[in-house]
Amino acid sequence: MKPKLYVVKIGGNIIDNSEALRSFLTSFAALKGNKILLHGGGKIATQVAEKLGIPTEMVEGRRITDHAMLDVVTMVYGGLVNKNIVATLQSLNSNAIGLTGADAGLIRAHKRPVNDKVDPVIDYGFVGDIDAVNGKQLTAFLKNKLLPIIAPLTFDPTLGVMLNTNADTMASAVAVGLSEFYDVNLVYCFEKNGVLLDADNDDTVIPVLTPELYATCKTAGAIYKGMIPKLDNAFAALRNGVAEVTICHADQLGLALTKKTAGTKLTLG
Ligand SMILES: Nc1ncnc2c1ncn2[C@@H]1O[C@H](COP(=O)(O)OP(=O)(O)O)[C@@H](O)[C@H]1O
Ligand SMILES: CC(=O)N[C@@H](CCC(=O)OP(=O)(O)O)C(=O)O
Repeated sequence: MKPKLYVVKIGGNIIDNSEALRSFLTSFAALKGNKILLHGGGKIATQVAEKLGIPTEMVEGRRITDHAMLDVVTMVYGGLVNKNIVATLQSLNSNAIGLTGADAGLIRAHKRPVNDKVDPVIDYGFVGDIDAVNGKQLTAFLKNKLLPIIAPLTFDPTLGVMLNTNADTMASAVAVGLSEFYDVNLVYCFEKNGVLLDADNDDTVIPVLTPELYATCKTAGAIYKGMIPKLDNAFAALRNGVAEVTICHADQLGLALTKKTAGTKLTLG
């Protein structure tokens, strides 16, 4: 039997709130066993870019990343956000090591090609589509009792440049890449109680979500915006060898993993 591994992703709305982040990191530090954390930070990148006079443009939930924006996201995700999380975890006696996809060649990607099949043409700039996750290297960190904290940055090994990659996609790819070695439980933590029937009412958690129910909710407009790519990534993980996927509130991390009542569990039906 393969050992168990938790791959946890924490979203931008929690990262933007220092109290909520500390509380989440305290639960994460208390989680026993092998674990990896992937973080976002999109909200902070937008705020820092604005201070620098760099406008933010998002297309289908993805940031258009020109040279100036690449500098911002590299500084914000790989520096500010990543190191604050590492420092907090170290203060909680967790031996965290902060990484991007470039460090130790962990997550290779290529620059997303310009889409000229649409009008107007979409050029995401320095946005990376993942080609490979170095599961052996990540496993080596875990075996050495280091706790990997991964920023949403990949790199292109041919061009030698950093690339901006959505944190939900990173979490799904890392979970899939490690499912060869571990029985992986992928957990998406954010600021709501799970996938909701009514996105404005935290009492309407869908306890078990199948692809069929997802399609119905999407058509009805009950699941929209950032939740759509999150669920596409989450179902892709299940289809590609990840044992379990949960979507829950950042406060419910411990609960969602021990009880069946917290958050939304995904199933292929
Ligand atoms: N049915 C739904 N249940 C919960 N959230 C939903 C739903 N439909 C849309 N959303 C939106 O999706 C957002 C989460 O996606 P996103 O902002 O990308 O997450 P993250 O903060 O983890 O990066 C929620 O803040 C909410 O506004
Ligand atoms: C290409 C792309 O869009 N990358 C994301 C990476 C950060 C992220 O995903 O952060 P959250 O999880 O907080 O949304 C961005 O720059 O917003």
